[in-house]
Amino acid sequence: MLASLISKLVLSAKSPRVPVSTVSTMSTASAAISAAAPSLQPVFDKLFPKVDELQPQFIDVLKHAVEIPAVSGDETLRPQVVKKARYIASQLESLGFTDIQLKELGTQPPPVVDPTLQLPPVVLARYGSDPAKKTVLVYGHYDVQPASRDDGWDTEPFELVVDEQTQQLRGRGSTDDTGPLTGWLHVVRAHREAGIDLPVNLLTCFEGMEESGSLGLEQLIEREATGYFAGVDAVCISDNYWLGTRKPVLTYGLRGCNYYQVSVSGPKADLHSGVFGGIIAEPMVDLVQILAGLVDSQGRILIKGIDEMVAPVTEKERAIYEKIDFSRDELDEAAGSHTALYDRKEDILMHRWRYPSLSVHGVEGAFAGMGAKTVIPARVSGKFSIRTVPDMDSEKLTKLVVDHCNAAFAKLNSPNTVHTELIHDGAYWVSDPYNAQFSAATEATKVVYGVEPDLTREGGSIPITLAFEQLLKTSVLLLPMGRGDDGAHSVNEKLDISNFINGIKLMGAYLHFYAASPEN
Ligand SMILES: NCC(=O)N[C@@H](Cc1c[nH]cn1)C(=O)O
Ligand SMILES: [Zn+2]
Ligand SMILES: [Zn+2]
Repeated sequence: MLASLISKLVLSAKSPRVPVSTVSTMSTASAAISAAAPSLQPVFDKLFPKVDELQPQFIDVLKHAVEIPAVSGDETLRPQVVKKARYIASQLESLGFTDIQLKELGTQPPPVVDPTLQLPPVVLARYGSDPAKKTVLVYGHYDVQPASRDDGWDTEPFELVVDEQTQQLRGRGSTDDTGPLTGWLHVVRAHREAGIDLPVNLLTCFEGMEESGSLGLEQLIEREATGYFAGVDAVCISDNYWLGTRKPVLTYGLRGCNYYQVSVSGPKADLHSGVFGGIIAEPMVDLVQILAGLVDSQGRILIKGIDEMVAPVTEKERAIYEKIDFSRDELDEAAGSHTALYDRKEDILMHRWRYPSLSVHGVEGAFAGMGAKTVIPARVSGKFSIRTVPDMDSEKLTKLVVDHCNAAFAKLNSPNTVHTELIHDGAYWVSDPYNAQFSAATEATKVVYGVEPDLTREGGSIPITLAFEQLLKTSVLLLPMGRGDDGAHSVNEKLDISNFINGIKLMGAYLHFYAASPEN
């Protein structure tokens, strides 16, 4: 019932950017996958204890990876991003992966301080090339969001802390996405050490720019679709989270993300506010007024024309939200506050998954330190992003945003200048959650966690997802490892040890069930 409901929803999506996958409801394929469970049990009886046994080694690899501050958004840290790529490549090599390549993507496009800055490499590797087996491409990203003690971390963000009391691994990238990325390596190691044949050929595509819009990756996929990626049957991404803290989920949708900066420029250099205050137009004063006109305190986007692009909610779609296991309390718990804009589960989920949102992230060039610096900043750039959903069109959206900022600035009658630009955009994605991959992952979840997973969409973005689906003509499965309260992008980011270890088992079991499927 739910299967056909979602299938119909997927089929009725009008967006030209959302692919209409081949929709299969409860099929012979999923029946065959369920039927494979008893014959796979002896494999899991060997594999899972090996994963448990290797826990200290798995944590050690994660520790070394987290120690490298691979912040893609900080140009000065680019050498560290490259160092982490090399670390991962060395791990792949020691596990017996072959054809390991660090694919260069050229220079980073503007806006960028150093126009010669090289994009970080994409780590490609393969494990097995048996034509009788299916080939699964696993994608992950080794770059991370910025983090510093000053933001409020209890411990050093780039030191992995194994918290014995909470049984959690704390550190930047633990859940997003270094933990899950290394999980794939651990799956291979556990198979090798347990003497189990990996049931599929595995390809890795690990990038270092995901947190900065996956620049350059789409072109690489296009180039390699008939090269390195030829013969890929399925793509699996572990780079999102359970909805809450208790129930595993499989994810069939993502919002997109259009990231903008609006810059206001005035004097040639920063000025003394005692000398120039009151007699010169201040860029920061103009900027805060522009930013204040983007969104209101109830989360309503104030840019005209956006609401009209959003696909309407149908009565059938409403039924989906009722069945999901989630509550406002869980949102409060994850946010660490009682500041939610909505009370009802349905409203919370719809505004996270299927409506756009606008967030104001920060201001480059403004005084942000401690103390009381009396400065008039000469040029300030406000950063904001809009999470996009079906049927929004990225180019049309950018025109609305730029026109809106220009009009808002014009009203200020300021002698300063304004410039609004798109920094990067990543497409939204909605898929069929009843294909062979999802069936395999459902069976794997039942084996590892003993429950049927909820089917969710994600409020965040993984910009390259749609490109994989379209360019490789495959289905994509999102198989999250961490929980909704992991604090990705926030302070004290963590991954529960149980999620790490069960997540590795889940990845392994999914590969076995998928291999047993008569369909791709
Ligand atoms: N785990 C996925 C994730 O965090 N994705 C980022 C992607 C992004 C887009 N623009 C900047 N980063 C997200 O913020 O959703
Ligand atoms: Zn991520
Ligand atoms: Zn992220």
